[in-house]
Parts: sequence; C-alpha cells; structure tokens
Amino acid sequence: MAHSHHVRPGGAGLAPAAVDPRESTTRLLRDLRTAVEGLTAREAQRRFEVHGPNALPHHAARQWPAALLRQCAHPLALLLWVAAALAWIAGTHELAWAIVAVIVLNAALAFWQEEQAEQAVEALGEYLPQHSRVRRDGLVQSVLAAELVPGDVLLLGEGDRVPADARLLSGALEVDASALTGESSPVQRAADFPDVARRAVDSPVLVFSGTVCTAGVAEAVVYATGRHTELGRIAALSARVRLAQSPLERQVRRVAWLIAAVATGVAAAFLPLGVFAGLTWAQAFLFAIGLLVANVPEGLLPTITLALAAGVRGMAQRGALVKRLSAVETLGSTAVICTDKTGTLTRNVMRVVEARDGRGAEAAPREEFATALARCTTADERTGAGDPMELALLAFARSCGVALHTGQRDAQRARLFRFDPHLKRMTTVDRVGSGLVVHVKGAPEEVLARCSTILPATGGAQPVTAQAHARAVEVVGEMADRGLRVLAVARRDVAEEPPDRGAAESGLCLLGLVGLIDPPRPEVAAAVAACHSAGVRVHVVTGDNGRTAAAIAHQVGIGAHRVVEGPELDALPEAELDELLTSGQEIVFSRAAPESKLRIADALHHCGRVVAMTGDGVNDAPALRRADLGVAMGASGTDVAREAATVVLTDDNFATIVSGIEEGRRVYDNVRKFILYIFAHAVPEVLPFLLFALSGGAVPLPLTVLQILAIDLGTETLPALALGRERAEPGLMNRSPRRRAESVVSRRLLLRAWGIMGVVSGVLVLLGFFAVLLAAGWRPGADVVGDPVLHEAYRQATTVTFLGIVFCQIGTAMASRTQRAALRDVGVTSNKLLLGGYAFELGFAAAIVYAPALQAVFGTAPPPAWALALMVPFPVLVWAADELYRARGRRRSARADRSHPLGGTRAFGDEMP
Ligand SMILES: Nc1ncnc2c1ncn2[C@@H]1O[C@H](COP(=O)(O)OP(=O)(O)OP(=O)(O)O)[C@@H](O)[C@H]1O
Repeated sequence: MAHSHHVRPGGAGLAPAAVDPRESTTRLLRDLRTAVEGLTAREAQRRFEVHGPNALPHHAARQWPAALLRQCAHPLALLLWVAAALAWIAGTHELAWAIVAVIVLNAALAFWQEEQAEQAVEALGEYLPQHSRVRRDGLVQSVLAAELVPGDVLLLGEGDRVPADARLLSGALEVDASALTGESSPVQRAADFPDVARRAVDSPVLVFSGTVCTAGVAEAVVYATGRHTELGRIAALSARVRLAQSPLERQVRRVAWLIAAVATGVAAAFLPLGVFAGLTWAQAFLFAIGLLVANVPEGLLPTITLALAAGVRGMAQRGALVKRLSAVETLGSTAVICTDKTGTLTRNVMRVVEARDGRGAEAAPREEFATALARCTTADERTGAGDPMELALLAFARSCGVALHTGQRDAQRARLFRFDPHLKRMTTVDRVGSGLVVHVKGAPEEVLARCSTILPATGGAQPVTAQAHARAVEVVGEMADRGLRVLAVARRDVAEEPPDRGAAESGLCLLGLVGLIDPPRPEVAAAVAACHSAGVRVHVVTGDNGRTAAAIAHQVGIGAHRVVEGPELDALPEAELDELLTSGQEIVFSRAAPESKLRIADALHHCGRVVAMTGDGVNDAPALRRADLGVAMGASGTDVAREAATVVLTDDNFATIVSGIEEGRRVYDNVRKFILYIFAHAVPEVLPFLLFALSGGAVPLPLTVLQILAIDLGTETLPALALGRERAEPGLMNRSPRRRAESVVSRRLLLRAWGIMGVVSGVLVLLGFFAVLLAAGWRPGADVVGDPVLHEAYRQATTVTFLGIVFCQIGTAMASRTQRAALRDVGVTSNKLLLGGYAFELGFAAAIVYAPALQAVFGTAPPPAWALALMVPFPVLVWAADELYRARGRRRSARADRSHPLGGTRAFGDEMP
C-alpha cells in the first residue's frame, strides 16, 4: 500500500548528510557512519530523532476554500446557478438567494462527506504497518518500516517491498520498479554490477522505496528515508490522490443527470401551462425554477461516497482492508471465491503426526531421515520466523533426537535451491562430517520421480521397483485422504558440489514420508455455509495434493465435487473450463501453478462472475490484479501480493472474506434505501403544481417554491444520511449475488418510490390541503389573494401541504429501511441516527411554521389543531402501504420457493416480484 504511512505534522526531520549513494561501498558506509553489521539500536533511536520517521508526509491538508469552490462548480450545481441567475433576473431576489443557499449548503455537505471518505481510505495504512528486516545490535530484527533510519542495513528478499532508498552491499535482486519508473518489466540489481547508468533511478546497485523485490536476496544500506527518497520527491510533486469513481457512483451519476434532464423538461413544460392557468409569465417562470430546484438530486452523489467510506471503515474493523472505495460494492456482488487452502481455510499451524520409511511402512525415522528434515529448511526455530511447515519439521526432527543449531545448519550449507512453487520441492547441499550430502524435500510425486533407491527402516538401501513405487503412491494417497499434507524426503551423497539443480536432484534415495496436520480454522465451516446460502460458490486453488485438499474441503463443507489436477487443468480447452466453472459445482484445483490462478480468474471473469481470488506469493500478483477482487494475506503474504491486491485480510482468514461480502451487500442495499427515500418526495412535490396547471388556476398552488426548498434542504438531508447507516436486513445473505449489469435504480425501486409511497403521499397531502380550504368556505376558482379570510386559509392550507410532505417523508424513511423484510424484523427504533434525523426534521419544520420571521419568508401560517391531528396518521399510512407491498412480495417468493422443491437461493435481482 503505497503512500499509506503517516507522519505526524512537524515530524519532517532534518535533511540527511549529503552522501553519494553510488560511491564505493566502503566510503558510503563511512559517510553514513555505519558498517555491514548495521547500527546499534541506540544509535538508530538517535538517528530517528534527527531524521524523523521513514514515511511520506500526509497529503497536505486540503485547501478547503478551493475544494469547497470545486463542489459549488460541479455540473449539477451549475444547473442550480443558472436557476438562481434566472430567478434574479426575473426580479425574485428572495428565491435567488434561497437557491444560492441550497448550493452552498450542499457543497459544504459534499465537502465534508468527501473528506470523511478520504480519511477512511487513508487511515487503512494504520491497520497494517509494514515491517522490514534489519541488522541492529548484530542481530537480524524485524522493525517497523517507519522506524528505519539512514545507515540501517536492510535484508531484502523475494516478495519484499523496498522500504527506503538503499545501496546494495551484497547479493542480487530482481526488482519491479514500475511504481517509480513506469517500466513494467522487472530489472536486475546486484551489489557487484558496474554502475554506468546516467540517472540514479537506473543505477544497478541502488534500490528505491516503493519498488518491490520479485526474486533474489540481498543486503543493502539505507541512505535516504521518508520524503528524502525518490518516491518522497515524486509524492511531493503529485497532487493528492483523487477518489476513483466506482461503477455504482457512475450509475448514480447517470441517474442524477437523467433526473436533472427530466426536471428541466418538466420545468420548461410548466411555463406555458402556468401561463395558461392564469399566471403571469414572471410567476410561471418562478414556479418553473422551483420545480427544477426541487428535483435536481444534488445531494445524492456525496451521500453515496460517504456510505462507501463507512463501508471501508466497517470492513476494516472486521479485518478486511479495502484499498479502493469501489471495492466495497464489488465485494457485495461476489459470486465466486477462489481460495487458497493453507492458512486461509486452515490455521497454518502444522504438526507432524506420521512418519513412514522408504517402503511406506510406519516406523520411527532413521537418523538420516531426521537429519534431512532438519537440514533441508530455512526457517529459524529460535525466532519462529519462516514457513510454519518447516518449523513443524524442525520440531519433529528435534523430537527424534536431531537438534541442529540454526547457525550451524546455515554455516554448513554449501548450496541452497529454494522452494519453487512450480517444482514443488526444495534442496540443500550440506557439508556433513567430511562429505557432501544433497537433501531434498517436496511433493511426493516430484521427489519420487527423482529417486533410484529407497531406504527401509532397517538395513541398507534397495533399488526402486515398480512395486515399491506403486506402494509409495498408495501410501501417499491414503494419508492424503485423511487430510494430511504429505512430504517426501530424500538424500544422496555426492563427492563434489553438483553444478546445477538438475544434477543435485537426481539419483536420490527416498528416506521416507512425513504427514502433517493443519486443522481447518474453526470459523471457516460456518463461513462456507454462509457462502452457500448467499449463492456464492467456493473453489479451492492449491499447490497441495488433490486428495489432501479435497479432504480439507469436505471438512469445512466445500463441495469439492471434482478435483482437477494441475496438468489436467493445463490441458483443458477454454470452453470446457468455462463450462466447468459455471456448472454450479465446487471444484478443487490441486497441484496448481500460480499461472493457473490467472487462467481461472480470467475464465470466471469472462463468464460474467464476480470473482474474489486469494493469494500470498509473488507469483500470485498477476492473478490478484486480474481478478475482480484480489485478496491478499496481511499476516503471511508478501508485500508484493498485498500491493497487487484490492483487499488485504489482516487475519488471513477465509471467514473474513465472507464478512466483507456481507458488509458490501449491506452498503449497496443502503445506497438503494436512500435513493428510494429521496425519490419518493418527487410525486407529492410535483402533483400540486400539476393540479394547479391542469385546473387552469381554479385550484390555487398548494405548495410554494420556497417551501419545496425547505423540504429539500431542511428535512431531507439528515434522514437520508441515517439510512446510509442502516444495519444489515435479515435475509441479506440468503439471496443470490447481484448481477454485474444490474442497475442500482430498478423498476421495483421506482414502483415503490413513485407508484406506492409517492402516490399515497401525494393524495394524503392534497387531502389535507383541500380540507383546510373547503372548511374556510373556499370553492374552485375563488380568489385566495384578495379575500382576507380566504387568504389566511390559503396560507394555512399550503402550510398543511408542506407539513404533510414532511410527515409523509417520515413514513417513507421508515418503509425505506428494508427492501424485503418486515420492519418489525429489524426493529422500529433500531436506527438511532434516523430517530435523531426525525427530531431535526420536525424541529426545522416547526421553526418554519411557527417562527414569525420565517413565516414571512416561507408564506406559512400555523394550521388549525384539527388539521394537525388529521396529519398525525400520515406517516403510518405511507409506511403501511409499502409494508403491504413488501409482504406481498415475500409471500410470492415463499410460494416460488415451495414450487421449486430443490430450493436453492432466490434471485436477488431487485426486480418486480
Ligand atoms: N518449504 C517447502 N519445501 C519443500 N516442499 C514444499 C515446501 N512448501 C511446500 N512444498 C510442497 O509444494 C507443494 C505446494 O506448496 P504451495 O506452497 O505452492 O501450496 P500450498 O501451501 O500447499 O497450498 P496453498 O496454495 O493452498 O497455500 C506442497 O504441497 C508441498 O508438497
């Protein structure tokens, strides 16, 4: 996660002494007052005080006046500016000012909301601080990357992110410098390369903060940290990161524009209609502007941004760090999860539970066997660093009486052929006594294929016969079926160091097999069950043996209907792979090469399924980038994988992905909820204008323009925000995943907003309006301006329309809280923010109706008590109408479920029932 460290303001530190990182290493070390053994911890502490943390400065605080101005100038606001200008020209300065107030208040709200969103994304870095290995006090230690100082000696290896600018002292690396140079192919860097590059960034002996090591190991001395690094210099130049727009935001933006266009059309149409109804052109003009302002959904977009940001926060609390706002919504539509096995489904806490001799018989391991286990490792038992499987092997070797000190093991090692996920084995060449011994461990089929002899529990080595080979394969399969991870171990005496890997790994003697257990994580079974009820398929993609993987998959409830071995997958034509992946089966891809993940991610994407793909190694990065959602392991994964992924799991746990999906679905649902709420007011606001126009003026205008603005501004905002915080509704994880192409504004949503809640509200408020007028003796066509009694009644009547809409919106907000469930199932008072929103809404409305100064501006008059009483049931009626509609939908889907005896999950599609 680039740019994610934080610097306390003022902690910028001093510029480091000017050193030339490309001078000879001896001089550089002297200039930096350090040595190849690194600094002492105390000296590092002192330098930290001087140089400050190794972190990029926080994005300079936003220039708020400029940002606020930008909000006032976005396209929807521009539309409102035009309306304000027209109102001014028409001579209605009051309205013009009111519109300007709308713009400014909305801009302020949007500004605040975006600020919140950016903070949410920036804060993620704090959840997952980067660590680096350095030499301090003569020991290799893991320290926070933010605490590195010039002079520190770094240990870099495959998968590490380079934490600061450094000069290589020894070793060689392959580095992906694309973050810095834009060059996508990796470059070679080595301590002993001649340095003839012109630019520092091209120097073969330097590595830079922000780049990542894709292969090799090296030691390097840090010469620049924090903002003095190349990356720091670039970051200081570039502007702050903009929040990229998510598909949801794009959709909503389109909808907002559509509505703005319709509003403009309606307003234009109102002009002649208004004049026909008896208004002057100036008056008609004014009302047209009012209609326009009422219907431009200016607050919608920032509210969505805020909802997504709240989602990012919520997910982070549950252990899923989402690096882009849009990933919140993608997670919610996940249809397929492709998961690793080790560490994600299982705990990655291993223990050897079984050992077999070369013939496959259960026996205590011979000394050669235990020695091989101890020597063919790179993990460090003292610090617990390294592969948990190797730690288990070391512990086992010790229990067999072979206790080899880590330092001794490494000192006696002549050669190391690292574990390679393609070859699935690892080899060391060790000096044992006076001779050289090759030790190999790895996947049984790989090791077995390179053995020419086997060593029984007692006696001498025997040649591998077809029968012995078959027996070994059978034993491996039988162990794997019990969910054990099986490794084969082999050795060979050599006279001199083998020239290459191929030579080392041939003519081996099979020492035996070890079986390790790695129990499933306890939460995973429930999470898999949740996936199944949510219509999400789970495939396992693992480097392990198919039968081991299938056994583990079964233990946690993953179907594992088919096991596809690596070579079988490679031979599978695209069309068949697509068919396999869409067949509804759950598949275990075993002995899979990292490239297989890429192929599977591509195929699923091609079939239109949103796929979450987990990974942890350097080789997984391309698949993580290509999948709709790359999910990296925060605890055990490499920096490279974390950088490539969109989601990082702080606990590496499969169950956390599932909580992320739930959170994503909730956020998307909530966006729908406040769209529904905001849309619903359109009908009761537009209906009065239509009535006025269509009656040719016989019915006076039931609602004034400023009253509409008061609703938009005063009563709408807070309840809409509160809906964005609604909790998950029951049944959220019982629906099928949302289809990729599905629009956030569905027909069902419009039906509820306009057809049901809108119409009921419209009828109710007009009822109130006419009741007050008629009670005062009004008849159609009567003059409500000239007659003082009727005029007072008219003011009261428009006030009732205004209050009626406010009351109806209370019911609408209640009904909008669920999409399908009954409100009683989520609890009427469970959204405390919404209750606060109501209090604000009512207080605001009361001020407009009862405060004399506001009465004059908004043309209101306190209505008679009986009219108020008449409105009390409004919220309940609106809400009840929608409640009935939802109940009908639930009955229908229950019937549909019954008529499909196979059950299964119902389409989530928010289409009409
Ligand atoms: N350190 C190692 N030394 C030797 N062989 C290993 C080592 N680690 C793994 N193997 C072998 O290589 C196989 C593949 O390992 P890899 O790490 O690619 O996948 P995995 O950890 O089994 O599964 P997953 O992809 O689910 O994490 C293992 O099944 C094992 O046989």
